[in-house]
Amino acid sequence: MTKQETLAMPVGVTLDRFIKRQQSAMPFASGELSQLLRDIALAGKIINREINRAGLVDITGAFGSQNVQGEEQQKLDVVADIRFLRALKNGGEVCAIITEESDEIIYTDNDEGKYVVAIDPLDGSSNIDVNVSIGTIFSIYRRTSPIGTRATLEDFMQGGRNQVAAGYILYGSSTILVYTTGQGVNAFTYENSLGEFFLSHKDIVSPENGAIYSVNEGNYNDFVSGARAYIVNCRMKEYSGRYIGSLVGDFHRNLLKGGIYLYPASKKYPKGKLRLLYECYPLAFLAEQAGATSTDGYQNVLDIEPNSLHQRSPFYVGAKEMVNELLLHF
Ligand SMILES: O=P(O)(O)OC[C@H]1O[C@](O)(COP(=O)(O)O)[C@@H](O)[C@@H]1O
Ligand SMILES: [Mg+2]
Ligand SMILES: [Mg+2]
Repeated sequence: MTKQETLAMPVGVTLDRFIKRQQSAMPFASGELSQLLRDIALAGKIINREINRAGLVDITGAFGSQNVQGEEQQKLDVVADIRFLRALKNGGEVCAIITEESDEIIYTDNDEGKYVVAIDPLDGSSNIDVNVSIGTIFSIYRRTSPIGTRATLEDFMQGGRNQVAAGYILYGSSTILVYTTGQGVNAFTYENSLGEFFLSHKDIVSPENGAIYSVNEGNYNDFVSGARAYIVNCRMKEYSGRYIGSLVGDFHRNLLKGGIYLYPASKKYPKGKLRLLYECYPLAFLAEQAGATSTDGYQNVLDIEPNSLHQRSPFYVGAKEMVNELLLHF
């Protein structure tokens, strides 16, 4: 679909209709990816409802177990995980899934599925109980293993540039689904009363430069020197410090307004904190599609070689000129 055709698309078109039109513009599309995106949107609607009423029902607080990262799981982490796994399993297009909340690959018992999905069911877990924006992040690959066989680790080790789609859902003052299939970035706002996502931001282009930096300055002393030097530069230039503590929320603001998000390597996280397959790759793909960029300090995040399911990476993502300025310090 050309930019002109996308721009001609009236704001307010439903997600479903937009997906249909995008599909008809892709000659070889057979509809499975479209259906998979709808399945993710459906699970997002259910999680949106759970989040909105979280304080009224007993789904706040810790779940009482740890995930593979050694992090305390929140009840909503587990609820979101269950809901997305169920939607992806029931959909029929997915043969295997990895999620932040499970150590190993989850097989869907549908070896005919063409796609594998990497997902962060609930991003910004530390903000769940305090009513601050949280999100979901997803990344989709077409499998490389033969259809009809069990998916393999290699299906998930294809690298950031082989994602066929990626996106996030931001549960904030409004709920918004943002995704790309490699033809630009579009955002859909959820209309609660109609139960529908409507196109609200079409063909998002991120500003080349910005004056917002998002980093947990409390860890400043622990950060690698290049990051510390860049943060000093931001202070000198009197950029605005904005840090929600939910990657999706900080990324979304900076995508629209121009800014940079930093989660450097540190003594606590020598390889960075964020997970390559279901946090860094998908947001790096979206950034690239919107004219922004990302790095780990040495290479574009999309070019980092994957080697394990829950691999971590330093992550710097945002306006092109700000990321280039950061790289001067590495
Ligand atoms: O509390 P910190 O160390 O600043 O980390 C906050 C970052 O960690 C995260 O919460 C990690 O994601 P999860 O909540 O999915 O584990 C990001 O959303 C956020 O940007
Ligand atoms: Mg996360
Ligand atoms: Mg998470």
